[in-house]
Amino acid sequence: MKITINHKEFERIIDYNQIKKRIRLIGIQLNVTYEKQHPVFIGVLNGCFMFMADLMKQIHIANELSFVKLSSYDGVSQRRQVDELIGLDCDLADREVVIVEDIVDTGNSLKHTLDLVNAQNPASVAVCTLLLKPKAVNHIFDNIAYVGFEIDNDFVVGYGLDYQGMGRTLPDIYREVIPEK
Ligand SMILES: O=P(O)(O)OC[C@H]1O[C@H](OP(=O)(O)OP(=O)(O)O)[C@H](O)[C@@H]1O
Ligand code: HPA
Repeated sequence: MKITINHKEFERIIDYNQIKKRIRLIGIQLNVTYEKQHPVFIGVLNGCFMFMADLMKQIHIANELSFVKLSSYDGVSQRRQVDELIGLDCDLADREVVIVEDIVDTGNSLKHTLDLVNAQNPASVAVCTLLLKPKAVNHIFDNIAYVGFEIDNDFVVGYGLDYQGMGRTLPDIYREVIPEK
């Protein structure tokens, strides 16, 4: 299925049923790993809002959650700087922390979030991302423990992810179709 957003064409690559199934499995893993603990889930806004909402419905252990809001992208072109629009508002010292991202692309946002979190001396930090672009990541991360789907280096929209502010509320995920020359 194809859609057009602001004159750009996208084709569906992952439907919401697949996303829900994957989230159920990740939820089981998290419930087991943190069974006797009390983790803090830190969502990275805006993109994580749908994933965080669906994921947290699968978490049945004691937990707390909070959000940071970062901005690093303008349309499909990457800006160098990661802007922190809303910072951390909780004390993470000695806490088990799970960072929740919609996508790890270059990894710049995740690096920024990890620096913020690690500055508070948590007991542990794990990363849970719905999407990972292994071919695009610019950093070495050793704690991306939960990945929904590994995808190619295509620009994607839907399920929280936007193109020029549009497409975030689509339940499925679409990738950009590059027109043939
Ligand atoms: O790995 P990276 O290359 O840093 O890209 C990943 C980040 O980019 C997007 O956020 P964005 O900064 O576009 O803000 P948004 O969540 O408000 O869309 C996405 O939600 C991730 O947080
Ligand atoms: O592929 C993407 N789509 C939307 N937002 C993003 N932020 C990083 N990568 C992407």
